[in-house]
Amino acid sequence: MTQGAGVGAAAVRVQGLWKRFGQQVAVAGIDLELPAGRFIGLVGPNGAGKTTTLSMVTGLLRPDQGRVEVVGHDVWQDPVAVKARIGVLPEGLRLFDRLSGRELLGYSGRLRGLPGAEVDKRAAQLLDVLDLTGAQHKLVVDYSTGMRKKIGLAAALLHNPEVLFLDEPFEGVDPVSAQTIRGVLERYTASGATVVFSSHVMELVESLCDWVAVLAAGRIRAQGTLDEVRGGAPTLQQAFLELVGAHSRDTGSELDWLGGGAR
Ligand SMILES: Nc1ncnc2c1ncn2[C@@H]1O[C@H](COP(=O)(O)OP(=O)(O)OP(=O)(O)O)[C@@H](O)[C@H]1O
Repeated sequence: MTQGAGVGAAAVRVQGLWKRFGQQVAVAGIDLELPAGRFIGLVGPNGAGKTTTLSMVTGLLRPDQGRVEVVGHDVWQDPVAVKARIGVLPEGLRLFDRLSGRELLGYSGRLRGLPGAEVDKRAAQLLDVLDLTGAQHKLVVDYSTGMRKKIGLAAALLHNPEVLFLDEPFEGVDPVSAQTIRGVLERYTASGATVVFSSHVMELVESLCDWVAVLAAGRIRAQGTLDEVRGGAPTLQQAFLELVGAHSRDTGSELDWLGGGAR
C-alpha cells in the first residue's frame, strides 16, 4: 500500500464546509482535521449532517462553500486522484444487483484498473474473510442487508484504498457479521490505513474508534481523541448527550396517555 499521509498527518482536512437544501441548513461551516492511520467515528443525532458531510468529503455532493482535502488532494479540483485513494460504503448502498457477488467484485476491480489475476486473487480472499464464498454466485439482489453491506465493503476495499469512508456500516448487520466486518477493519487500520465511519451507536464507536468527531445541527461540537472527547464523562454516550444538549430534554411527561390506564 502506498500511504500518502503517514500517521500523525491529516487524512482529511475540511475548511468552512456549508451545505443548504432550500431553507434547510444541513452543514453549517464545518472545520475538521482527521488524522491518518486512525479509526475515526463521526457521531451525531438523526439529521445532524453526517451523511451530507461524508457525501461532500467523498466527492458525491458538491458543497455550497468550503474546501475538502483527502490525503493532500483537493476533492473538487482533483477528483480522480482522490477517488483512486479512497473507498466508500455509502448510505442506502446502491449496487449493480443483477450481478452475482463475485461478478460485482470482478467489475469493481476492473473499473479500478487492477489486472484480472490480481482481482481474482483479492476477490477470493475478501469473499472468504467476509464469509461470502458460499453466496458468491448468487445475485446481489437476493442478498440480505448484512450480506449487501459485506459485499459493498469488499468492493470498497478491493483496490486497497488509503482512506475508507463508511456510512452506518453496522446498521442492519447481525452480531456475527458485525464481528467479521470489525475484524477486517481493525486489520486494515493496523496496517496504517484510515477508517472514517458514521454511527449512532456510542458503545460501538467507543470500542472501535481512537478518534471521534461529534456533529449536531450541522456543526462540530467536539473533535479529538476518544479520551479528549469523553472528557470527564464516564462514557462516550454521556459525553455525547451533554455535547448535543439532549440531557435536558424531558422524555415523555407529555405522553401521559401512553401505556396502561384509560384507553
Ligand atoms: N437531499 C436533501 N434534500 C433536502 N434536505 C436534505 C437532503 N439531504 C439531507 N437533508 C437534510 O439535511 C439535514 C442533515 O441530514 P443528514 O442526512 O446529513 O443527517 P444525518 O446526520 O446523516 O442523519 P441520520 O443519522 O438520521 O442518517 C437533515 O435535516 C435532512 O433533512
